[in-house]
Amino acid sequence: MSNENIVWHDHHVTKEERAAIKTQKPCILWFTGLSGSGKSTVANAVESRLLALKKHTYLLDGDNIRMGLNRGLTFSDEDRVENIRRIGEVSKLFVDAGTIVLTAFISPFQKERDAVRALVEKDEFIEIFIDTPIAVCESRDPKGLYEKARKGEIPNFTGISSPYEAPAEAEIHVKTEDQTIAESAEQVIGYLKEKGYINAG
Ligand SMILES: Nc1ncnc2c1ncn2[C@@H]1O[C@H](COP(=O)(O)OS(=O)(=O)O)[C@@H](OP(=O)(O)O)[C@H]1O
Ligand SMILES: Nc1ncnc2c1ncn2[C@@H]1O[C@H](COP(=O)(O)OP(=O)(O)O)[C@@H](O)[C@H]1O
Repeated sequence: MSNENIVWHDHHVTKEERAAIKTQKPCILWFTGLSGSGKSTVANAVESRLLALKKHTYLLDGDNIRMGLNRGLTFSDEDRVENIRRIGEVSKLFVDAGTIVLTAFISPFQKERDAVRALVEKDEFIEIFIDTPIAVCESRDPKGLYEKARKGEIPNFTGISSPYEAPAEAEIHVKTEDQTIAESAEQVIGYLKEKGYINAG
């Protein structure tokens, strides 16, 4: 389909003005890691901390988005790429709205994570590697998916029959096997304060 008759409209109210009344610097907190690594758990804990600090947030979470916006996408490499592309575009809109967006998707490919990074301004994308060894994820198995995948009941399961590319240079590296959920959340909040996304007070 041609885009030749579509014209970009500039808005009167800017991202900076929207962010300013929220007293925060908008960004994407991009959590990546294996299933069961703790992306969702830590992202929820961070969002609760931010809410307590009166910050404006929105959490986009894997399973929920696949039930709505991305319903019908499978776990083939091609569909995972499209999944992340759409989430990147939605995240960009939230950043434009002045929001601190938290995303919790496996997002197994570095190329797609880099593509989302390239969608927004420098410093608006914060990659958070939830680095939990697969053995620990498998022992947690909160949804019983590893058990099913080992039995061959789930094709293309990340870490077993589908690849996961660990981030080479994530801004934040969280090791959930060595720290509590609260400590991991504090690690992220500390980063946001130190870099001026939220006020340190
Ligand atoms: N084949 C396969 N591989 C990995 N994960 C699977 C699969 N099938 C279903 N699930 C469930 O889907 C959740 C991952 O969805 P995502 O959208 O985050 O995946 S991806 O970023 O497109 O790779 C994932 O959620 P999390 O456990 O929260 O990561 C699983 O619950
Ligand atoms: N230190 C920890 N950090 C994060 N999650 C932990 C930790 N210890 C145990 N867990 C448990 O591990 C599971 C992680 O699941 P979840 O957050 O859904 O992972 P993901 O979103 O990456 O699939 C949860 O049941 C959580 O309670």
